[in-house]
This record gives sequence, structure tokens and C-alpha cells, in this order.
Amino acid sequence: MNGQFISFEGPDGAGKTSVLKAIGEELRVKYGDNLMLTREPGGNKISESIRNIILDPINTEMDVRTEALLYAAARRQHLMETVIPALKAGKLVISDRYVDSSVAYQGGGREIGEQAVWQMNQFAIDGLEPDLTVYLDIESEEGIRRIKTHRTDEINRLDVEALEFHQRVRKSYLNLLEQNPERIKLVDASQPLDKVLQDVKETMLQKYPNLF
Ligand SMILES: Nc1ncnc2c1ncn2[C@@H]1O[C@H](COP(=O)(O)OP(=O)(O)OP(=O)(O)O)[C@@H](O)[C@H]1O
Ligand SMILES: Cc1cn([C@H]2C[C@H](O)[C@@H](COP(=O)(O)O)O2)c(=O)[nH]c1=O
Repeated sequence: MNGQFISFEGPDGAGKTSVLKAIGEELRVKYGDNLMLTREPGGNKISESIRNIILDPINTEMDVRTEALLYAAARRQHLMETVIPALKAGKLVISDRYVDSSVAYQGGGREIGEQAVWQMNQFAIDGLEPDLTVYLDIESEEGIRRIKTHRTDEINRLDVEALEFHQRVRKSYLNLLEQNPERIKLVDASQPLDKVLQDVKETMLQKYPNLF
């Protein structure tokens, strides 16, 4: 495939949405329709429908493996319908979350096991990993504080989990970082947004010197 595939990862409240909005606006000027900004779970009609089921706070009965399987199903549809066609067309694809989220949230946070969730997701991703993953790192307490104090849009079923859940998610992300130092690059997301943006751009430029 000719295109480049970049994912953004991080605990809730790390600032992915804010960073991707700014980076996306800048890249759009250069790439136009050759930039695809997308997200997981979601990115197309079927995957957005699955997203609504997973994240709806009303679905308190959802089993943790059901949750993991639904994320993987949304991911498969996202790949086949959205990501792979764009990569084949030579586009720059930037996804807000990908398979590392499942390893961290379901593997670590829900305690299904990082390896078990990674294995189960191979059926969905068939070996397709991002070329670069930008991991926005934030202490769990600060991520939760940001969501509770600033955010006015959706508070989802995972946002309201206990502090210990978010701490396990972050620990799993840090494990992934240690295991994949070539692919995953950490940016300190506790800094002011301008500095986070600067560090994210530098990280992306290290991999793709002509990206911006
Ligand atoms: N560097 C920053 N410093 C202070 N506040 C920030 C920073 N980045 C984002 N915020 C604020 O924190 C809140 C959460 O940010 P944002 O929605 O971008 O995070 P997110 O990682 O996309 O969260 P989620 O994964 O839960 O959707 C927002 O209100 C945003 O304005
Ligand atoms: C892909 C994916 C996501 N999650 C969680 C992480 C967040 O709490 C929500 C998505 O909301 P966002 O505001 O779009 O970040 O879903 C998960 O638990 N597992 C996954 O695979």
C-alpha cells in the first residue's frame, strides 16, 4: 500500500481530539483530499453504530469480552471500508485510536490480558499495524480532571470508570511503548497545548521529514 498510516493513542483526557484538530487543519492545507482523518471506534456508518452501542452509558450489562469483540468488529469494518482503500489510494491516514487502545483498555483496564486481546485482534487487523503511533501520555488523575472540568460533549461509559481502571490503562500503554520503541513515540501531554502540538509535530517530522 502506498499511503502512510499514523495512529494517535492515549488515556482519556490526554488531548488527542484537541491535538488532531490543530494538526488536521494544518495538514489539510497541504494534502487536501489526500488526508484522511478518522477515528476508532467509528469512521464509517457501521463502525459508528457499533461505537454508539459500546459507549452508551445505558449499556451497563455489557460483558468485558463482548466489549472487546465489539471494538474489534468496529476496527475490522473501519479497516476494510475506510483505512485500507485510503492507503491503497496513497493517502495519509491519521486515526484517533487503533488496536493499541484495545490492548490498553480491554487488555489492561478490563483485565482481560494484554496478550489475549492482542491475539484476538489479529483476526481483525490481519497484521496491519500503523507506520507510526503518537502516544499522548498523561497521569490518570489529570486526564480524569480534564474530562470532568473542561469537557462539555459526551461523557461515555469508559470515561466514568474508577481511577484504578484508568491507571491500568496507562500502565498497559507504557508496556506497549516499551515493547514497540520503533513504532510508538511518547509525547508528554501534561504540558500546555501549544507545547504538546510542537512536540507532536517534531515526533511526526522525525519519521516523515517532509510531512508538513
Ligand atoms: N494540553 C492541555 N492542557 C490543558 N487542557 C487540555 C490540554 N489538551 C486538552 N485539554 C482539555 O482537556 C479536555 C479533554 O481534551 P480532548 O477531548 O482533546 O482529549 P481526548 O484525549 O480526545 O479525550 P478522549 O479520549 O476522552 O476523547 C478538553 O476540554 C480540552 O480542552
Ligand atoms: C478504540 C478503542 C477505544 N476504547 C475506548 C477509549 C475511549 O474511552 C473510548 C473512545 O472514545 P474517544 O473519545 O473517541 O477516545 O473508547 C477502548 O476501550 N478500546 C478500543 O479499542
